[in-house]
Formats: sequence, structure tokens, C-alpha cells
Amino acid sequence: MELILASESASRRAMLLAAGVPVTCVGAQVDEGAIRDSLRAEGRRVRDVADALAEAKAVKVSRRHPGALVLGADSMLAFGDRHIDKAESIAAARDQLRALRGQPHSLVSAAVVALDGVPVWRHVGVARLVMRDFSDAFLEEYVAAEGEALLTTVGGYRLEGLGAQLFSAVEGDYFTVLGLPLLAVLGYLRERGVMAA
Ligand SMILES: Nc1nc2c(ncn2[C@H]2C[C@H](O)[C@@H](COP(=O)(O)OP(=O)(O)OP(=O)(O)O)O2)c(=O)[nH]1
Repeated sequence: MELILASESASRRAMLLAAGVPVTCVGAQVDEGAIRDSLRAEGRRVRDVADALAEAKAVKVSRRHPGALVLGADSMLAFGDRHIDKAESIAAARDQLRALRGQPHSLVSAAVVALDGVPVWRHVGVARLVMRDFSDAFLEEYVAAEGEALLTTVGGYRLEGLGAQLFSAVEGDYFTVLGLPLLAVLGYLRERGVMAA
């Protein structure tokens, strides 16, 4: 059975391919902002918003690919009562990192699998990260080194790269930070017989 990844995330695609999961990537082109704003207005938790976005992506693509398992995903930061998404500018990413400095936050990655337009599996992974109280000088060096990459990730960091220097502690699943609760996804694929058990 073919697995389609309803995502344009290079990180998610790389994780699955590295784990030996052949995937075809198809962008979902979902209006994430509209869904996010309406659920936030209802006071929904970050994990529920991420889950709803992952479902919207998986269901939309699976309607176009009958018979294929379609995996959608979404990651968001929970910082206090704030829901944080990808920054829209380098300046905004810098401000966001300054706000997160010296504080704990959670990174939530939701995954939903759909088949023929119907969600058939879901999982939300949560990792807790403690950002160290880095200096302004460090932050400027980091921002200059990362550049546009700051806009591609929800926290403005790549834990597997320079982002490691931002943290004093990370609790939870490494893959969840990178954008997928990968171990749970692999478990489901084995249940479905897509991968050898
Ligand atoms: N490589 C890497 N990526 C990260 C890290 N933290 C977050 N991300 C990425 C994973 C996702 O690509 C992105 C979260 O944004 P979204 O959930 O909106 O996904 P994205 O817009 O990238 O693709 P999609 O909406 O699925 O088409 O942040 C990290 O530490 N390393």
C-alpha cells in the first residue's frame, strides 16, 4: 500500500526516508490560518489545533488519492498560553527566540493518517524543551548563521543543527521536535502491514 506524506516539510520527508519508509510527498494547500484562528477563538488547546490541522491536510490529500494511506502532520509551540507558529520574518524570529530564552516551552507534533477521505489513525507527540539564557551576542551570531532557515521551522531552530546550542534540556521524543511523532507512526505502519513487524 502506497504511503503519501501530505506535507511540504523537508524535515518530515527526510525523517521517513531515513527510517526506510518510502513516501510520495504531496502538498495539502490547506488554509491553515483559517483553521488555526477559528480553533484558537474557541479556546482550543495547542494539541487540538495541531491535530485538526494534521487531519485537514491528510483528509484533503486522501480524497484525491483513493486507496492510499495519507499521513498529515502539524507542529506548533506551546509557550505559556501562547500558540506559536513559524515566524514571518527574521526580525520576528529573533524576537520569538528572545521571548523563549531562559524558559521552558513545549513542541507539539500531531500526525493523522487518512484513507479515502476518512481519518483512520492519529497521534500527538509532545516534547518539552528548556532554552538556556543565552547572551544577546550569541543570539545575533545564531540569527546571522541561520538566516532564512529561521522561517522554515516552527520554533526558529533546528535541534539537529545549530539549534542544539539554544537548549539546556530536551525531554521527550527527538523526532517529535523535528516535526513527526515518528516512532508512533512507524508502529502504526507495522500494524497496517506497510512495514515488516
Ligand atoms: N529539521 C527541523 N525541523 C523542525 C524543527 N522544529 C520544527 N521543525 C519543522 C517541522 C515542520 O516542517 C515545521 C513546522 O511547520 P508546519 O507543521 O506548519 O509544517 P510545514 O509548514 O513545514 O509543512 P506542511 O504544513 O506539513 O506542508 O517546523 C527542528 O528542530 N528541526
